[in-house]
Amino acid sequence: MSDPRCQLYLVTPPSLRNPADFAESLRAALDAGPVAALQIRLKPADDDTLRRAVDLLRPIAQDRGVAVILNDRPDLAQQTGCDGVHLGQDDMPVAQARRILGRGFMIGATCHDSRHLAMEAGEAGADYIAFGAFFPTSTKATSHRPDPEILTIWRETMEIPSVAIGGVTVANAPVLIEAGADFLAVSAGVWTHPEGPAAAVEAFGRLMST
Ligand SMILES: Cc1ncc(COP(=O)(O)OP(=O)(O)O)c(N)n1
Ligand SMILES: Cc1ncsc1CCOP(=O)(O)O
Repeated sequence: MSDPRCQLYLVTPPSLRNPADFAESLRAALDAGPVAALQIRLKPADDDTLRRAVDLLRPIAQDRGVAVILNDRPDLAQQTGCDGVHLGQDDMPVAQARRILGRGFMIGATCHDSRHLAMEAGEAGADYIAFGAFFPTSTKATSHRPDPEILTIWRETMEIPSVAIGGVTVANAPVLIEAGADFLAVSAGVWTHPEGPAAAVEAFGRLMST
C-alpha cells in the first residue's frame, strides 16, 4: 500500500455491553481496511473489566498489525501487553510515564486546542499529540473546539504526529485530512455507522488513500 497521508486510529465505545459481540465487530472492522491503532477506552471500568477487555481485544488487533493503546492507565497497559498508553491532562504526566515505561512504549497525550500543551507533551517524550474535539460528540463531554488550522500549523512546524479526535465521521473527515492530521481517532463514526463498522473503515480508507 502506498504511504497514506493520514491513518485511522479506532477508539472503542466507552462501554461494551457485550464484549464478544464487540470483538466480532472489531474483527470485521479491522479486516475491512487499514487501521493503524486501536485505543481501548472503557469508562468507567474496574481493573478486572479492563484486563478482560484487553485480553479479548489486544490479540485481535495485534495479530493484524494494529497497535493497541490503553487509555489512562500506564500500569495496566504495560502489564497487559499493550503497545502504548494515551494520557489526558489530568492523568500521569507524560515525563513520568516515559520514565516508568521506557523508550519502546508508545505514549500519546491529549492537548485539546493548545499548541503550547502539545509542545510541552512533545518535550516530555510523547510519541503523538491529540487535538480535539473538532466536532460535537456524544461520546465524551468536551469543552474545547479547535480550528482545523491547528493541524496545518502543527504539521508545518513540528515533527511529532498529530491525532485529530472528536465527532469525526466519514462525512466531516476530509477537512481534517486536508488540514494535515496524521491520524483520525474515531469511535462513534465507525461503531455507529449506518452501514456498519466495516463499511465505515472501508470508507475512511478510500478518503485516506486519495
Ligand atoms: C487520541 C485521543 N485523544 C484524546 C483523548 C481524550 O483523553 P482524556 O483527555 O484523557 O479524556 P478521556 O479519554 O480519559 O475521557 C483520548 N482518549 N484519545
Ligand atoms: C475521547 C475523546 N476525546 C475528545 S473527543 C473524544 C470522543 C471520541 O469519540 P467520537 O469519535 O465518538 O467523538
